[in-house]
Amino acid sequence: MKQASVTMEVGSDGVAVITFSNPPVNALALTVFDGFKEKFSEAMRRDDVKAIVVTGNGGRFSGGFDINVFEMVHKTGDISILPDASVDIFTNMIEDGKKPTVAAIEGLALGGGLELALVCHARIAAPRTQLGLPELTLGVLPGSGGTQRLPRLIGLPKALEIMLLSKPITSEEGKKLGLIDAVVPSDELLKVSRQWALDIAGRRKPWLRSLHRTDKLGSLPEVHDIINTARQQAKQTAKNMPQHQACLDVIEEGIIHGGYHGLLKESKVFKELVSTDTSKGLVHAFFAQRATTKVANVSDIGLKPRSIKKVAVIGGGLMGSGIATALILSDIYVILKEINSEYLLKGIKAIEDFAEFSDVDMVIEAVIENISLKQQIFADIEKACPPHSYERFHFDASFFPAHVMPLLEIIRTEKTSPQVILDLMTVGKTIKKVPVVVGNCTGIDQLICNFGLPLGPFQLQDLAGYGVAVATTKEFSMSFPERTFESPLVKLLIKNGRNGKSNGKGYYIYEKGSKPKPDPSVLPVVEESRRLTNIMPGGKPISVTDEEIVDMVLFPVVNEACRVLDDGVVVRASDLDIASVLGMSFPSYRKTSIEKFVCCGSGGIIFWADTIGANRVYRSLQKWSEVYGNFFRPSRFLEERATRGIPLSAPASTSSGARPRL
Ligand SMILES: C[C@H](O)CC(=O)SCCNC(=O)CCNC(=O)[C@H](O)C(C)(C)COP(=O)(O)OP(=O)(O)OC[C@H]1O[C@@H](n2cnc3c(N)ncnc32)[C@H](O)[C@@H]1OP(=O)(O)O
Repeated sequence: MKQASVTMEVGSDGVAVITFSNPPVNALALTVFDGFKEKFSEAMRRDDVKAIVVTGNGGRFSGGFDINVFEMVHKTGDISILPDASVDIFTNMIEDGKKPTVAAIEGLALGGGLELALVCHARIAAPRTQLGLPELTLGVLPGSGGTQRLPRLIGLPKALEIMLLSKPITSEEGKKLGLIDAVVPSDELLKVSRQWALDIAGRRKPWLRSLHRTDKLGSLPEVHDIINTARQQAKQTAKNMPQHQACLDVIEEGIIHGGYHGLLKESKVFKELVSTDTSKGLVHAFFAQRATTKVANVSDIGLKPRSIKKVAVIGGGLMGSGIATALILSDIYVILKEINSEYLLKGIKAIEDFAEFSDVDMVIEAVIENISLKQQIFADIEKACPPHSYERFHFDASFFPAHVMPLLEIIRTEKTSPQVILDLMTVGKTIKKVPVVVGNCTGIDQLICNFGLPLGPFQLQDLAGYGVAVATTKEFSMSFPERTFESPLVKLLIKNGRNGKSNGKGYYIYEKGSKPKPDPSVLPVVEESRRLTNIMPGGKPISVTDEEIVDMVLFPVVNEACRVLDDGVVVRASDLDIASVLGMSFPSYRKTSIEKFVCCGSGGIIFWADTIGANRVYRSLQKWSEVYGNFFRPSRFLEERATRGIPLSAPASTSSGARPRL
């Protein structure tokens, strides 16, 4: 379990080193602020402390204010949970404090992390440290004095670039700009910072308060010009994003009326922005993007990614060269094999000369969609490459150009090992993509097909057309409002020009002559639907096993079947079994992992439910209904049968509570 803490160690030199720790990026959580305030007050009080150094644990200064708190504000609507760090802690306590403070920065200082460094009286950084104010990407603005202090330290044009484009700089660049006082090797960071702090205390180095500086701001007419130009640009590049214009207003206010005034306006506007729909959407996207790396049975089983240093890309067309570019830009050694176009056209089997492939860690195939050619290439690379190296990324044409587009689809088949998925996710992240692991036929569909149904729910919906889904949802929500879950997904799909198989675009892409392929460009629509329904616990997609997915799809069917029995719509449970086999194509036999294609007694929906036990179905539904709502609420019939240990298929007379049949 990750634990946030703040520690203080006072050396015999009279320097108190305050270290905050909140792995993995030392986010400034509420408890960190509390701990920091406490240690800082102690350092100020103690006579044996002459100066202070603040630093982050584990080689990373800080990734900024804890974004989970924004999420909490979005859920509760209570902005009072935001700490008033900007004035109370940062300005009054540190910047205006009676003892000098130096920031010892390593790895990264982003958002509130950099803002904390800006209030210190000097900043010492390790090489290649990332410095930035990316708050606008979360729909807010640099809210702990960043809008005021950064322009004062490095001048307005560069500060605007860093804030409006959310573009970090390195410590080396920061040194040239005057943001960083010295760049020193990591192992000297604390030593130099301590000495620097003592030098300020002894007046051997200047004691500078960033907020009081004006030397880099330029004249007022210059400021107006720069801000107005930036406003025009933001109107075009960040349409519908209130935070860009708000950020410019706050910066301007501080330059015209003074830094402290700017700070107060910054705090006020920050609170307004954090409550906007823009911020809600962007914060959700931040966590949703990170959730893509949490893959059940891959990221949670203690595997470590293998090192990928050398990659072979087969196919030097637009896609292949884009992939190669993405890899090279991330310092991965690439061998690019280009096949002769004449050979390609003739479908000739292989790329010649695989000699250099003998020590590659990964091979990426990016040739044209020609199955026999691909098969031949795979046969050849198996001979030429080390066994650990055959992997396949999917750079879909819709992600073109590959070195620019952020999404990377990793297709997981039944045979792909968790280690391979993890390696691919890691390389994906290294080349600055958002890797999304998908099943070979969208996960749920594949699992339901494996269970024995002919189509999964998504492909079935594509095939039936979305009109059916809209009409049945309407009908159900009118008749059974208490248990119908109205997902906005289908309507969103239609709004996005998807009608399923009828127009070739649904959850899958349908092209003449080829099998339906899962369409990754549907993911943003799914994401939007998730955002609107807002039912994910903690706002994050849940992680479930394959078995649970099947249960979550089929147990509600059992539940509905129980209602049908309870209402006397059908007389015998076996009638429902036959109806499910003939009408739903529910498998009459089941393929099990132990014995292939053995009749293990599915026999129909109720028969199957009895073989796995009414109690298990009941308990699962009960658990899910508590977390996800009434859609899963077990029916009266199921509850009674499960708790009394009576099979669902037993005649009505066995169950004393069942309603009398008409
Ligand atoms: C008042 C202030 O002005 C307001 C603010 O400071 S707002 C915050 C501003 N800071 C940011 O926007 C930085 C956001 N973070 C990032 O860009 C990246 O996480 C990073 C560059 C710091 C690190 O990247 P990387 O090493 O690839 O790790 P990444 O996978 O993104 O994050 C690791 C974990 O830290 C979490 N994390 C990162 N930054 C966080 C933050 N500021 N708050 C809370 N959690 C954070 C991620 O959610 C992720 O959690 P998980 O492991 O449970 O999924």
